[in-house]
Amino acid sequence: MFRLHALRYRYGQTAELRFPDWSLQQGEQAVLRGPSGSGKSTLLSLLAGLLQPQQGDIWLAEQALAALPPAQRDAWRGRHIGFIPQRAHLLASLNVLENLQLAQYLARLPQDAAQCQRVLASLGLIELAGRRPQQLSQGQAQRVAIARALLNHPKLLLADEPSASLDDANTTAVLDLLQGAAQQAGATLLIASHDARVHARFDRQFLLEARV
Ligand SMILES: Nc1ncnc2c1ncn2[C@@H]1O[C@H](COP(=O)(O)OP(=O)(O)OP(=O)(O)O)[C@@H](O)[C@H]1O
Repeated sequence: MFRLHALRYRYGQTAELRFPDWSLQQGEQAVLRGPSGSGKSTLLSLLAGLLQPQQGDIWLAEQALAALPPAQRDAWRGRHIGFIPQRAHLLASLNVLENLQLAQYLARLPQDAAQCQRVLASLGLIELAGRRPQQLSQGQAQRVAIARALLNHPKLLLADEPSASLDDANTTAVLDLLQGAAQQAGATLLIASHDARVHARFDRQFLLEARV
């Protein structure tokens, strides 16, 4: 599903981040590990096409990401990638359903309230549809972010520290949801995490070294 080759990234004048060559097949699930500052979030942003590497290549579904002009890269991301950021970033003035519709609009997908409701229902979240973000617990907001990431039937699901600041019960529930939804959709799943509770659930582990 994706392949990394000789990938490097540098923010401004800071030391270079070097990523090992690595690949995941369609439908595989893996965790991205490494100490703080080793580049986990950076690698997710590179995979999502939000950052452009100075060196090396990323192939996503046999498409070389760097070969796409920016507008096509954005469209590709909207069509094929589901990104679950560490914080849900839901718009406070909109309810959950409207937040999902906004995500459809931003991804240039047809705005389809029924489809948003179907995704919420499939994840057991339909009772949250009318709630505002401030009426959600952190675990619920994280589940809504997962629903939002599934709207475009992504080939690749990327999640950044989905268990950060969740208790054990919520961590289990969020990971069950994420892994179950990815499996059902046949999507590839990569989770960046330094949480041992998350590591324990994955056979495939991608390790980044501390930056020197
Ligand atoms: N916008 C930025 N400008 C400059 N340096 C940055 C920027 N974003 C990240 N970095 C640096 O790049 C390195 C990798 O950061 P990144 O957030 O990818 O690591 P991480 O493994 O996800 O860390 P954590 O586990 O703490 O979230 C760090 O040294 C960080 O300080």
